[in-house]
Amino acid sequence: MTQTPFPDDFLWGCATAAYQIEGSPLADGAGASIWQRFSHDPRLMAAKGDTGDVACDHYNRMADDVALMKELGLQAYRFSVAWGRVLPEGTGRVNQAGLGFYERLVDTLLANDIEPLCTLYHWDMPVALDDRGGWLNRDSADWFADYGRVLFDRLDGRVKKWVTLNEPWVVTDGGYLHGALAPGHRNMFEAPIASHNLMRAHGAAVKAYRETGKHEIGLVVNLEPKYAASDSPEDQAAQRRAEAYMNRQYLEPAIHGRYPPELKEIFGEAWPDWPAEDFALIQQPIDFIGVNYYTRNVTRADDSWPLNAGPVPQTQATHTTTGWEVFPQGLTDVLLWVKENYGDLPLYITENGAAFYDPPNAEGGRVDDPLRVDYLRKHIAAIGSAIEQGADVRGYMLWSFLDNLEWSLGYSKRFGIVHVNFETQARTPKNSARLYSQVIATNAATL
Ligand SMILES: N#[N+]C[C@@H]1[C@@H](O)[C@H](O)[C@@H](O)[C@@H]2O[C@H]12
Repeated sequence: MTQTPFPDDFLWGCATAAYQIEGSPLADGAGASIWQRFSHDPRLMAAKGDTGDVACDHYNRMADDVALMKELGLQAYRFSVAWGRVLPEGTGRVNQAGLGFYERLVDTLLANDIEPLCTLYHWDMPVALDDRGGWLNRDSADWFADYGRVLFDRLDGRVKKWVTLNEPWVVTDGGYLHGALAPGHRNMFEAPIASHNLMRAHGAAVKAYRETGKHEIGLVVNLEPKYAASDSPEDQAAQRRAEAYMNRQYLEPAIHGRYPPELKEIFGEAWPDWPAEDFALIQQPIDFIGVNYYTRNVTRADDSWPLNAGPVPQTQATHTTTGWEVFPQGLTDVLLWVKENYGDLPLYITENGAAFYDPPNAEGGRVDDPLRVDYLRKHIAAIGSAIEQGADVRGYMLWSFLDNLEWSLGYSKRFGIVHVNFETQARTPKNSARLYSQVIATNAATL
């Protein structure tokens, strides 16, 4: 076994999201979200009947869950706020009971020496705003900034690391282009508009934070490194399109105030001429980039829509139950890619983890998950390698603390290091949780 020590102040934690774990989505005056609407619509929800009505019942079990985080030795916890709990209509009236839940969560974390990292938007826009056009309405930037101000005013100082958006690519590719995620649109003309307004909202929220905020705020993007299948001009061009569409579409405007040229090639007449002043708003300086990494893509030219670029199946590799290749080197590569293309901003791995088959019930209080243990060992070592090569990685938020609602895939895809029996709500740390506790205690990767 070799040990790779991490920097002394490296932050080890776990990540979750409101709609995936909380349950009680309409409790105490909360307003419904687009995921409440989507998950209850059997025409849209792939895992029919799997809704967020109960999930992990975290809304009622928060104190016990934080105590378990403490027992596992977590130093940080990345959570998201359900916008509709705080602003039931999305704007205007503040629901103090909803805001109070998050204040209690933050105070309970701090009382257990766990640093809160707060994500403003993890996909659950209030239906009241979706009914006004949602991310297709340019007013969404102001709605989002006003929502941010409510949280900044109440929690900044106790929360010192803020995230505006979680994975804007998934929000638009899933929610507006392919329709697999809420709000379930399939419209090539809508996707770029939603993307652009999400980034305007990101900029507006960062600008609002700078009015009073005294700590850090950043953006979380999912990055999937694209490796050209061959040196052929067709595959090289396909790799560039795929990289531009997923990996550059949000970092380019946020950091460089522009879009990659391939996006106009991909969307054609569906790609608007954006107002120049929008980029000044989007390009607000941020304090860190959050990277969500799960897998890579070996990319070749094909006739798939809309990229004409698709994956070459890596049949020889280990895959997760979500069909993703296990490829730890991709995490090292993508962290160095961010450094090369977007400079020396501090980086956090804000999500990394895997769904493998776990039994629905923990037998005798034990869940052995060797594939997840191996996945975590190798990916944590991959971060160490990136740090040794100069990437300024400051922390790792493992996805996820609990088995939870994997969006349209439902509860069958289990990402947690803590097993949840969804019939009894019993929590059982898996062997991967015990491994993670050792990593945190030693502050080192062991392979
Ligand atoms: N799928 N998958 C797991 C995980 C999802 O559960 C998170 O909510 C997203 O931020 C991101 O997609 C990653």
